[in-house]
Amino acid sequence: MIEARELRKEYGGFVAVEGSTFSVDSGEVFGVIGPNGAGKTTTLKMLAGLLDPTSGSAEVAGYDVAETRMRHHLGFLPEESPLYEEMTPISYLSFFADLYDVDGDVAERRIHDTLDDLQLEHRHRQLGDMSKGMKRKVAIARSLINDPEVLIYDEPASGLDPLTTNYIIEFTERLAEEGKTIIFSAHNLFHVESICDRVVIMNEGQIVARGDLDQLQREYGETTYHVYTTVELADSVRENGRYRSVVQSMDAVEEIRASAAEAGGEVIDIRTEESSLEEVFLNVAESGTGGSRYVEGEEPQ
Ligand SMILES: Nc1ncnc2c1ncn2[C@@H]1O[C@H](COP(=O)(O)OP(=O)(O)OP(=O)(O)O)[C@@H](O)[C@H]1O
Repeated sequence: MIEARELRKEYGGFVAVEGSTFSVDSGEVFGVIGPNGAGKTTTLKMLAGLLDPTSGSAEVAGYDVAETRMRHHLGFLPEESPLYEEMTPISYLSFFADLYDVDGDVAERRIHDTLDDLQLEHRHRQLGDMSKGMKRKVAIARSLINDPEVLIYDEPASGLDPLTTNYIIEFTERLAEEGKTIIFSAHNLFHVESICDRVVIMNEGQIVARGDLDQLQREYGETTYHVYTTVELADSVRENGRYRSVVQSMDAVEEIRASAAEAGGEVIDIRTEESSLEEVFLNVAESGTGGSRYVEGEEPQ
């Protein structure tokens, strides 16, 4: 449903995105994560046909992103979405429905249904008088006005309070369940973890890791073992009448077993803990890409 092939974007001699190749299947929720400046927004804007790639190509819903017809199949939510402050949600959304040639009755029903789903009150209040969370919901409703198959959301819930953030993430999840294909960028890895089927991790303009969360966990994560013994060992902590040692490998667990036996005790429980996506992300980001982001000969003096 989304295909990115060797996307590259240069600004002057600076390479914002390079070699970006991935595909997103129909009905999938796909996360693009990475630190500030990694190239997430640039990638999403190229997919949305808002930024011409320096090289490479992309398709959305079977159309090259350079084709204007593609836009009828796409809902794009930019990171910052300035709205017309003097309009109300209803007049604003009706305006966009007109732009997309959505039939009057269909548009009216869709606007009301979407605002109901988003639990947006005060539909006749001016947008300028609304909270940030309410404005974000209106921007999301706008992205759905043409009932697109594909949604590209840039940081859909950034800068919002935890309740609204949760609401928007759950809403996004429901859209996927209804069959929309969604690609979104995020900083809040907890939410990515909860709703994404697959992710790419970007750093310094390049994709440095990809896969579903299990794959990333296996490749970049760590397993921590909490080993409980009946006797005190070096570096163990007393907890509810038993002793807990924390180690990172099964070999170390076996060493604890041997030490416990030597001290006349035994291992009574072992609990494992996998790295969160946050930790995986930090491991990947720390490894860096190591290359220059400048085109050869264009490095700043
Ligand atoms: N119009 C532009 N001109 C020059 N450089 C730009 C331009 N737009 C983006 N960049 C640079 O390209 C790099 C990637 O920017 P981009 O906005 O895609 O990153 P991002 O991963 O979305 O970051 P953030 O999480 O901060 O939004 C950054 O170093 C940025 O400064």
